[in-house]
Amino acid sequence: MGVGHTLAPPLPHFGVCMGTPTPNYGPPRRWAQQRLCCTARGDTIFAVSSGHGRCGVAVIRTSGPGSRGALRSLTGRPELPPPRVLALRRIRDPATAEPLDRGLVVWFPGPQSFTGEDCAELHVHGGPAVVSGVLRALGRLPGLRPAEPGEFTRRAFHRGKLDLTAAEGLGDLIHAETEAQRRQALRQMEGELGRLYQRWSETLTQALAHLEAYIDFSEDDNVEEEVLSQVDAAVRALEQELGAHLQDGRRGELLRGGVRAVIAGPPNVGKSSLLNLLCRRPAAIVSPVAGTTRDVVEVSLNVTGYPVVLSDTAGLRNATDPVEREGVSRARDRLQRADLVLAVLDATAVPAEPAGLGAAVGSLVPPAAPCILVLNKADLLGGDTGALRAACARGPPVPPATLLSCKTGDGIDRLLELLGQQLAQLCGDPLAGSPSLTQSRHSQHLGDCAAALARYGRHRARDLGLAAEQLRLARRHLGRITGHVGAEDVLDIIFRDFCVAVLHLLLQQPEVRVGACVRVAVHHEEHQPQDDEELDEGREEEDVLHVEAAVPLGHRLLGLQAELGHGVAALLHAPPCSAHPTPRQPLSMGPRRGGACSPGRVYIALFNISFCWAPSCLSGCLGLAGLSQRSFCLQEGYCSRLLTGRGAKRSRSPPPPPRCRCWGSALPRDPLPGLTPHARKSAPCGDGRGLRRVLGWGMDEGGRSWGGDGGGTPPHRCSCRCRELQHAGTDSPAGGGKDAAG
Ligand SMILES: Nc1nc2c(ncn2[C@@H]2O[C@H](COP(=O)(O)OP(=O)(O)OP(=O)(O)O)[C@@H](O)[C@H]2O)c(=O)[nH]1
Ligand SMILES: [K+]
Ligand SMILES: [Mg+2]
Repeated sequence: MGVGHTLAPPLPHFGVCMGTPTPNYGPPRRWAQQRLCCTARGDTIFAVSSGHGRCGVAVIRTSGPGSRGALRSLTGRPELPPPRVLALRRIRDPATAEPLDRGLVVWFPGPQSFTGEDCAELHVHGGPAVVSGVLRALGRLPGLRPAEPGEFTRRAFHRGKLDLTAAEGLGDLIHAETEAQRRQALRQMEGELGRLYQRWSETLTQALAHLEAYIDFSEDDNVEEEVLSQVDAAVRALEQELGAHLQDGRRGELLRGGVRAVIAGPPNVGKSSLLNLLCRRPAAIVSPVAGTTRDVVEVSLNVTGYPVVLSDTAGLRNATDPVEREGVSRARDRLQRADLVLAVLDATAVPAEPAGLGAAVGSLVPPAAPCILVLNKADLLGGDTGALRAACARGPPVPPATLLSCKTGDGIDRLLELLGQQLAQLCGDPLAGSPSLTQSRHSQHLGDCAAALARYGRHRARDLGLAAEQLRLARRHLGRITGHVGAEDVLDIIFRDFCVAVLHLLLQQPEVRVGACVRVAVHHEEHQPQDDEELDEGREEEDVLHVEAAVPLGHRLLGLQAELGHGVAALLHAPPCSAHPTPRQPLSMGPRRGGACSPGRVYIALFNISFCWAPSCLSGCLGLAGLSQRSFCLQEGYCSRLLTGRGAKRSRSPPPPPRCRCWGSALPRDPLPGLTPHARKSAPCGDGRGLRRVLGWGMDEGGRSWGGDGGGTPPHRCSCRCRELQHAGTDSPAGGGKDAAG
């Protein structure tokens, strides 16, 4: 157990354990902060969406709360066109009333817009003077500013219109140059890749839920042994699927970035001539002097719909000239990194039998590199090509091969055919099978996810707790790909900061009178130990925040606000609560989808909190924060995960209390020592029976609330170091928490 901290000044504490930084996207906190500023800034952005340069029609788009006013100002009319319907309008500069153009305008009220915000589009004539006139007019309107690069998409992401993979797909679609790239990008933009990862994430969530339910409740006989074998089977199946997805030979990445094809061979065989022939322009210098090419010459090509980055390199030989030596070294370097090699040999100087040809290629090309053999200068062979053609058609050890003459162009069709076949093999059909991995960022997180699943297998037999931790890690890595940080990273934040945030939230509620000494222990779950030993130790380590909650606490917590992540920020920016349901009413956060808990929801159980609060506020806030299915127990003296959402338990009876982590001995006997009689009386417990009642509540799978009916005695503080929570006079959770709705 760690040493307790008081809250002032606790900020450095919040800087640790923020999860593994990801190379491309930074640690989760950064996301959290970006999110925060994005939502905090209510400004309206505008930009030309149709690209720059002279064109027939240019589309200028705005997004943000000022879109409505901007459209009114520029059209000079108080009424807006009907939503999502094109309307012809005269567009004028509001400052001078000078007409700028006559064009089409569209009004997209949020949330049914690309960004989810109010958006407007102006389709004006694409001349530079018109476009700059409209942009200037927009820029002069109060609250409007030019968009930063990618800001429309970023807003769409923040508003949940796109996940990260879809946003990446959109970027790829905009930059797609070949058909295959377009197909792949469109698939990704439409969310296929994101859905695949989301499905895996849900599988993991479910497995984790079952496992945790087993850990927490198996003693009560409510969770059967077979749950464990189901979890194992699910994890194994996922591991296999993930492995296959990772073993796709970088197809998606190749297609996205272009296949790196390298032309290599001895000097003067016609490598540069081949490059020029393929790109149909004199990109590289051709000369009869051996050793002409030194630098790598690169061209981008579209070969039968596949993107290729083709490189011409220096002829491979033991050069004496230092410049040529450097050229040869660069050529070898490119060869090592090539996705595909076009090995060029002089047809007049090669053995006309397969073994000799194979050996000649082998001396040039790294083993296992996909390769096409080009026997150039076939025009010099005369009519005698039979033996060579036969050798080319032989197959291994000869790679796919063809005779070619760069001089006459003979054989180019066959070369293109071979090239198309190789590219199709490398990139695959972007429409077939499961969507491909398109970014190294994805492979990296998936690799981490697979590693965590493998560790699950290792821990499973020895310690279920450690095994569950690996599932949690695996899910977190998946969440980072789609940017659903809410699913896990926010939970991490919540694990650390939840209690603090709740306190703050409570302090902001007019009904809340906090005078009690509340101690909050935050149980860290962020360990990512590499080996078993470390893991075992890490598990025991817990960090405790002691929050001496009194009125000044509010101020201290305000100081913390900036340091907290998105989830907490959302809590802090909770909408004011207008109606508090009594604990008997189903909570707004409760399971909605066919009685099952839905992903993206948090299930919270609060027991015996020493102050009162309104569940609807909190649940609404957590919904805002986009938190996922996880239950927490905020208990007097400690905060502990209670049970996970979906399938946590077929709720025949209310879940039992969580395992005690024994913070209790330091707690005061009276949980509400500082509370004024007025506060006790006015606390909104539904039926006014006061704060001492148990406020434990939660939802079972059928959407019924349990606990919190106020009928029982609160569970006593735990004064022992045992694993059980003590209840005064009852053994049911939350102090006699009968199924309140049932
Ligand atoms: N007859 C004939 N000559 C060719 C053909 N292809 C290239 N050549 C000639 O061969 C010579 C060398 O061509 P390059 O394309 O410079 O050869 P390279 O392999 O790039 O040479 P280095 O860059 O020096 O290694 C030039 O004189 C070309 O005109 C061909 O198909 N037939
Ligand atoms: K040459
Ligand atoms: Mg050359």
